[in-house]
Amino acid sequence: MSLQDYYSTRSDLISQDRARRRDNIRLASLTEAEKRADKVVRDIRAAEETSVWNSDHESIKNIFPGMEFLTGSPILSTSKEAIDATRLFKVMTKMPKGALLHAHLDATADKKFLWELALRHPILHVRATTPGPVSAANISSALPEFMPISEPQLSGALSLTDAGYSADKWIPLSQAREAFDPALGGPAGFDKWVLDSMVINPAEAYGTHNTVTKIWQKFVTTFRASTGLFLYRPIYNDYVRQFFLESIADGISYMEPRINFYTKFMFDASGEQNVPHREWLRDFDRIVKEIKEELKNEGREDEFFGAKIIYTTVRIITPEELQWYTEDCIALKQEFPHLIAGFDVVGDENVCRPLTDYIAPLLAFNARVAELGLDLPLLLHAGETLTDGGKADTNLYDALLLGTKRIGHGFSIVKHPKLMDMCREQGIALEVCPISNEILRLTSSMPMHPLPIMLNNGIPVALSSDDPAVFGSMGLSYDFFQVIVSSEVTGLITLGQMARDSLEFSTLPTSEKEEAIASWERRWHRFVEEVASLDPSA
Ligand SMILES: O=c1[nH]cnc2c1ncn2[C@@H]1O[C@H](CO)[C@@H](O)[C@H]1O
Repeated sequence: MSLQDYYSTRSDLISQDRARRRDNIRLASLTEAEKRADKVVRDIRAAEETSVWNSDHESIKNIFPGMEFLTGSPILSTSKEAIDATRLFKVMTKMPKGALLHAHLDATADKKFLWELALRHPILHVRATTPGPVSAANISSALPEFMPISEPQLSGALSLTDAGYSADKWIPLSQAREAFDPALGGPAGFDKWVLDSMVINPAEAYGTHNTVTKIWQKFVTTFRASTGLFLYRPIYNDYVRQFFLESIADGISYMEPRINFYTKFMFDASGEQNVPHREWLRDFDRIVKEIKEELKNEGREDEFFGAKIIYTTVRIITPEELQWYTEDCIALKQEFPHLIAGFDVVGDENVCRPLTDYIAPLLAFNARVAELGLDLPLLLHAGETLTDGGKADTNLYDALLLGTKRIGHGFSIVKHPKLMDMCREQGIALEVCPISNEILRLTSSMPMHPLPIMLNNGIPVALSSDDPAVFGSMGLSYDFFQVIVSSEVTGLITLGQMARDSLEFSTLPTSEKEEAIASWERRWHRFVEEVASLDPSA
């Protein structure tokens, strides 16, 4: 074989190997600006691979592109801070991301923002889950919980750290904060304790809780700590608004957040727990409209197409209880057809009930939806696991048999060639959450993530952030960054394909989808021109 023949056969083999990829068509018809922009990004990435990620500094060990997102070291306080300082990340922040299709609303807006909001509401009370006072010995495992209470509480103790504090006694938040034991840092120590309880810290992810099972034990407590704040209507309103503004600022133009409707009533401004789900939707709807109007007035209507809600409850309930939620979801869809995107059940798949427990109510849901002629698909989590054949892994069979329109995570689908074929052939997109998967210990770092297998098998992928407020990965830029630095095949064009696919596989009705995609294409071409004009060596 001549060298020329060898290299031609070699390039044919590579093309065949990549023949199923969805970015092929885009790659085959690149504009000049796209070619230049792709090259600029590859050059910046290559330069930073040495200048940022391959430091010879003695105190830094194991630094590499796509490394653990929360990792710290003596001179690099976190991987995230190193990412913030890169040119590649700045490019990512400017990229139009399309839709955010997988995020749990109560874990989306910045926790510091949430905490600042909380401190403005004197009605809020706090308690600790410890049997007695919070102390140096138990503070790392003690959880704060919050509730708006209008009647002054006489707990007998001034603060959570008083010797007389006993379990579950509510104390006004500002008082508890001011009187927090100076030995534990006083008010600043209180703030730190609360904020640490609502996020995952590197020492937990990579040390004390370094398995899927253990990190989930910590993860669920972050929701337990924040839920009393999130479910207070005035905070919920400001929070939802902040989620939109932060997302739009990061280039996300449409969102389908999941809202957890497990709790049936939210607390109203006066502390009564009487706000039904339909009011949560009305608030959400009003805020979407207000922001659209504001952006329109600024000539920025291309930046935001609105948002819909994926109705969720948690996989701890009985099949009978699930029926209440499916009926609630259908009633809400009938009242707010433009607001409800679909239905899902959430929670740690390795621990919670498998989908097989819910087949009857979910089949009944599908039948009722069809009978009523509603556009209300299942959008199920499945395969968020390391198991091979465990209940979380086999949830993938049920999600597909139940007709899920997309799969939340689908991390373990790469073990199932037939299921990957089904996704490709039927256009079932995966909502892939890279940083979530790494922090929740499904992958040690990004280069081990199965995303390239999914892409090479031609499955549509929408990159998603899952719980960015818990992971400190606000917006989508960090997830896009971790993906692009962890593959030599993936460049700007592959990211563009995933961004476009996030709109393509959203639940927007056809005409709105076309409009959203056309607007995304306009922004994409402006972005590409800008990147193409950068000097990679500057
Ligand atoms: O990655 C995930 N997989 C499954 N469930 C999740 C994930 N992230 C958050 N939640 C669940 O969503 C609810 C809050 O809205 C919580 O129940 C949390 O456990």
